[in-house]
Amino acid sequence: MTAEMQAPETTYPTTHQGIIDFVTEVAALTQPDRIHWCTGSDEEWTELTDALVATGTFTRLNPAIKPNSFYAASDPIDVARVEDRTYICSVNERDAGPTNNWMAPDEMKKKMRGLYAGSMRGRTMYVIPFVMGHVEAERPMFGIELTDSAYVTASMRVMARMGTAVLDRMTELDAEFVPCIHSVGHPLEPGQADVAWPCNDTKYIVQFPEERAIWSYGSGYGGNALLGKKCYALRIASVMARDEGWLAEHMLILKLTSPAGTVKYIAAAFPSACGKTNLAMLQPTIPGWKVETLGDDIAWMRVGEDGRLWAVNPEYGFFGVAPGTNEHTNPNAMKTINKGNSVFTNVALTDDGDIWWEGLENPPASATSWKGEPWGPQSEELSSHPNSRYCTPIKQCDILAAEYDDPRGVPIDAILFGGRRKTTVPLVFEARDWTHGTFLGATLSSETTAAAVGAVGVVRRDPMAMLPFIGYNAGDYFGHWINVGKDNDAAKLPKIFYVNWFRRDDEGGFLWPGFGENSRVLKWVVERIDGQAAAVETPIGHVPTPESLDTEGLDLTPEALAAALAVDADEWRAELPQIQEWFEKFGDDLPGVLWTELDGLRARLGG
Ligand SMILES: Nc1nc2c(ncn2[C@@H]2O[C@H](COP(=O)(O)OP(=O)(O)OP(=O)(O)O)[C@@H](O)[C@H]2O)c(=O)[nH]1
Ligand SMILES: O=C([O-])CC(=O)C(=O)O
Ligand SMILES: [Mn+2]
Repeated sequence: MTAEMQAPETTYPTTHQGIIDFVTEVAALTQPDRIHWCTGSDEEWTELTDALVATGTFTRLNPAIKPNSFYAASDPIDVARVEDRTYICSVNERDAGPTNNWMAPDEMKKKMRGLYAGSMRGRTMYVIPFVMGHVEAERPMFGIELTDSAYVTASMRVMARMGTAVLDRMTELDAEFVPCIHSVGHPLEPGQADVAWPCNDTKYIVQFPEERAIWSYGSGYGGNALLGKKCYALRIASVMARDEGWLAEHMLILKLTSPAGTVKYIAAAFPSACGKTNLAMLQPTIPGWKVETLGDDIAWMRVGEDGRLWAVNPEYGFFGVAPGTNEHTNPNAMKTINKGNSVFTNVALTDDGDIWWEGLENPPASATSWKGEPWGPQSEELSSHPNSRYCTPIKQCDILAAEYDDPRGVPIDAILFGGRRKTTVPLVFEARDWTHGTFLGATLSSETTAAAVGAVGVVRRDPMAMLPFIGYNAGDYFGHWINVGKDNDAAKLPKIFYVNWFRRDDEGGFLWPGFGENSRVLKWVVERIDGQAAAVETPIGHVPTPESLDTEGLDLTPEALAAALAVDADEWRAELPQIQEWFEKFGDDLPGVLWTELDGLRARLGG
């Protein structure tokens, strides 16, 4: 940094020297016109959203339909996470492992300092003090995001606990925090007009695991820019969790109450756009069963003094996939967003100032597509990007479990892994034990979705649905999972299951109706835990007998059910070389017990 690079004037609403130094240093480098310390107040929200409307980033929705809510359309080059631009810059390359991009930290910092130099010119730098999880947690997990995006600042207010109360607590504790730098990489020269969605062709989403720091450049999209979410709560937190013996996972958390009043807590890991939000808010179709939500995307889990695995959702909002969400598939999400206070990105804007997307009821006669073009039901192009999102406060969810506000979280009874597979993987099966469950997680496979830039529908291994989010060597991550089972009383840990809502019939239709009907699978899961439901032992694990699954009132032929539950030895034998190849990637870093599990599977399949 050169001497003439001065930070703009600011008064510091904190005496926390680490925060003051961080803000001063980044402002001197990025040269914003102004610095704004976020309070998180309603007045600030109004000022921010008014300013976003004035610059054309936001369109205010019709207050009679969606109060205090906004529509945004991104640049078409900035619609999803960019996995090929995402780096784990550990000191040693080995520690990033074979599933992450890596560059030496010094080299990356040099490159990014070059990009950040003057990158906030003409803009405001927002200082966002935030906490992932509860500010009253035993050890609150603080962060400071510095961003030149008002859109990111508004979205962070929905997605994380932030503002003055958090900053005051950080000051009081002289707390450690994760420093997060974000710039859209679109400085404005004097007199230069802004664009509705500033971003840059060059993008870097970078985690420094040893330093616990995050540097992001060039994108305004959620997973790349709301740095408390994937970058902190998964990539950096997974490293902390490895060092401290806990788990940071891409999982929803739900509370399931049976007609008899028995409560079970379930966590589930499915890859991006594979059904976490939908399951988290599920409306059971079986009488007397109740689901309440704790989280839809991220779970932090620690073994408690009682030996059970306790989970909290570190987030404060939902950043949900819009297309496919409707009154049938996810009525609770619809109710949540209809209360307003939400941001909708890359959906369609209707002529009466509401939003619409593919799969929503009542298509409008005419609308504006996410690309800003006239759209009607006869249009060939989609109205909304497949990864269009709603961003809405979790507190508005009618079925939010009261335990959400408990910093201790909830004790998890079952973990579900799942992916999107047209073939091979049955509707549900149970792992034999924790190590086998870890094997199922480590070999999880799924067809790629629009949540990341790249081809859609390609089967890839996505271990624990964490492929893009493990902040260190995935071989070590598998070892960490194995150790959680070894170091604790396995009988008290959750039972592990694997699900697939996406198996298809010969005509390409879904074999299983999914959504609310998935409550039938959850019922089987808790009955297995309580030793009540029957299962057949197969080479891959315990699969429900057709009778053990509650299908009362379900419009499903016995043939379709059998096909949904089938374990086809040939299909599974075809998986073996793929799993072998996947494991070989990790060389000596793969825990030997996972090879033992693969050998066992091969032997049980007879080949
Ligand atoms: N067929 C079928 N589709 C489903 C089911 N559950 C969810 N989907 C579809 O899967 C897509 C993504 O679902 P979400 O629940 O938003 O996925 P997610 O895992 O929360 O995604 P991220 O927010 O990206 O992590 C939507 O288009 C849903 O309609 C199901 O049970 N059956
Ligand atoms: O990261 C995002 O922007 C959205 C998300 O939850 C995911 O992709 O899993
Ligand atoms: Mn997600």
